[in-house]
Amino acid sequence: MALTTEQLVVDYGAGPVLKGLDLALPPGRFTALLGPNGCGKSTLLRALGRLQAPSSGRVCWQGEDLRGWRPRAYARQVALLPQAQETPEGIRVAEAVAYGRAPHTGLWGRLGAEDLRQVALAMAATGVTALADCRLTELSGGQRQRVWLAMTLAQQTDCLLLDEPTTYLDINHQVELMGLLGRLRDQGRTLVAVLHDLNQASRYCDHLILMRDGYLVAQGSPRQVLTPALLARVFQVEAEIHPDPVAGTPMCILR
Ligand SMILES: Nc1ncnc2c1ncn2[C@@H]1O[C@H](COP(=O)(O)OP(=O)(O)OP(=O)(O)O)[C@@H](O)[C@H]1O
Repeated sequence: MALTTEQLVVDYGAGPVLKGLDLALPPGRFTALLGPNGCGKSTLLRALGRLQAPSSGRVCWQGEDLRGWRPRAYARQVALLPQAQETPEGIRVAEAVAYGRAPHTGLWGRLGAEDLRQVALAMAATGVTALADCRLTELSGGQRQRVWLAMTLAQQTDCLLLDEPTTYLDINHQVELMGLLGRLRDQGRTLVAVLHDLNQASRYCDHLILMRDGYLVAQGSPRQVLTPALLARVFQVEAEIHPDPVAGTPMCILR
């Protein structure tokens, strides 16, 4: 298992938010982190991305505790797209995407031909090439989200951690983005995304992790996890599960 947690506890000071999680994220698969607001999904993703240190327990990449990984070496293997990004004044789209190359070039390093190629590929994949010279502060929320995603892709890592990547995106761009993530998974990358849309998770992801109140409640395939009993227990909703008429995956319909 590429990315694992052992008895992971994160406490911001007011009591544990993650309460001893033991997880093994399947490599080469697309995993969704699901659960109610405040249950600890973003905290888990940040701990996996080395942005949040464990209070106890550990997170390992390739069997080695993240504390043992040098930040640049880790950033060449695992990229994190956090939920909220600050938008620096004046910065233009192409420059922002190029920051994704920092683990490969060094922060003030010059971009080589391969770096420029990866930046161009990431901008094309996210549909922001035409915005290359625009200032980030002039963009809409959805356009900006696609630029941050391009920056994350330009990092060219084996593993991508994405916090609510479809937020701000219209349905067309949501479908494109989820399709793109699916293709990256098909190329062997490991993807982990916090998602709120259960049906989107069911259609595009192969492994679902259902959390509540800092605990793991269930994990497995969409068919194993999206059941009326588990959805009632975790979200307090009455749901029916029917096959999605287009994809055949389990589809959750609220009563
Ligand atoms: N930096 C922080 N300092 C203190 N408490 C925090 C911090 N970040 C998150 N928390 C708290 O930790 C708990 C879990 O938050 P987290 O953002 O991980 O949940 P989430 O499942 O991602 O929620 P949502 O679905 O609303 O995004 C919440 O009670 C939140 O208030």
